[in-house]
Amino acid sequence: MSEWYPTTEPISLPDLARSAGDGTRVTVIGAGNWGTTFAKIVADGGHPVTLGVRRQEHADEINESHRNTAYLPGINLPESISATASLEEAVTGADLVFLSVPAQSARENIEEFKPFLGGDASIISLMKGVERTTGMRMSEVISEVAEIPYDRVAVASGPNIALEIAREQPTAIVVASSSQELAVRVARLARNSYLRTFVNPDVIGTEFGGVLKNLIALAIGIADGVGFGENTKASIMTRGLAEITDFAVAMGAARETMMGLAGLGDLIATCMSPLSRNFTAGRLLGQGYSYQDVTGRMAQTAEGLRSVESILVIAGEHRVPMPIVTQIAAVLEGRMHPAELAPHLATDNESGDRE
Ligand SMILES: NC(=O)C1=CN([C@@H]2O[C@H](COP(=O)(O)OP(=O)(O)OC[C@H]3O[C@@H](n4cnc5c(N)ncnc54)[C@H](O)[C@@H]3O)[C@@H](O)[C@H]2O)C=CC1
Ligand SMILES: O=C(CO)COP(=O)(O)O
Repeated sequence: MSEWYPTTEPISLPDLARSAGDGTRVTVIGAGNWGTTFAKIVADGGHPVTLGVRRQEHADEINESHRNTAYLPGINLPESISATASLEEAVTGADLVFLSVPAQSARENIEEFKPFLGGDASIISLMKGVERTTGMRMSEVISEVAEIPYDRVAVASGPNIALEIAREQPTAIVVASSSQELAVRVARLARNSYLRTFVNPDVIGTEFGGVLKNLIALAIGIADGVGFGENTKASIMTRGLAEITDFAVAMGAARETMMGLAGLGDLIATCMSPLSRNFTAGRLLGQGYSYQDVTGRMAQTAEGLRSVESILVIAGEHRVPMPIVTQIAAVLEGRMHPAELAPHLATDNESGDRE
């Protein structure tokens, strides 16, 4: 068993070779890109998974062909994933419920499955957005709506581009909870030969890392769409990391978390991957498409688009300057030409041009 360090650098669990193997009943709600991949992660680690989907034909495809062609083309799913279009069937009797729907629909989803949630069940957020209407983190929404104590909530985040993981390319993930017991329990389940799992007590940092890197990936996509090269993107990533770290720390995160897998690690993956939906949305903006065009063209969830406004409101309340995110908002609202985003990097630092 690993120790539970009160500090922040994600902690490796080298002895995770011991399987959870305790009959824990696992459900994943949301059979999109990430929910389906996460179900595969757990199933490949040796645990059967129930996958809650929205449409019956989708459940039929997963159960009969072991495929989810709409979200994971070319991927064969383990037979130990069983899909159901009934939330009651998915959630009744589950010990751990992983939630992987768009952040803006988390509240309504939880309300729908809450009646079936067992008295000891825990819920783990796989989502990387904040609720637009309240600015709440997903772990807060879960605890409030499901009416379960915060120590029965966990979050998982890190450099986790779903399709790469579905192809079994190795990566790492961080599980955070205010309960060490829950974090370790989840970490034991969410691991296999291609996924190394770490635990971290810093829920705020782990969660905000995932939300905030999406915004910087939007900016990198915009720069790419405009045609700027690697120097520009490196400048945005580096200044972006400083900016989102300041924000997260002001919100109570540990700085080290933002330098770990859930911060820097995920920032790199999302900014560099053409598979990233946030990068892709940004690139379309950089190519001159409007916000409405971009949302219309995106078949999958790009959380960053819906988080910009809330993050800026929270930043304003905490007096954290966010020049890059402010400029993304201006591009989204059509107030700034995408090509203007990068030059402003060097001029919006109120303390002069000191890094
Ligand atoms: N795809 C990825 O590589 C990763 C995604 N995430 C996060 O996971 C969450 C889910 O993302 P994805 O699975 O990628 O999204 P997606 O767009 O691929 O799938 C969303 C899923 O949620 C379902 N859903 C349930 N209620 C819905 C509603 N009311 N409106 C729309 N869809 C609804 C959809 O049917 C679909 O199965 C997001 O917060 C994302 O940031 C986190 C890590 C990796
Ligand atoms: O969170 C992710 C990788 O860790 C996925 O990023 P996108 O939502 O931009 O595809």
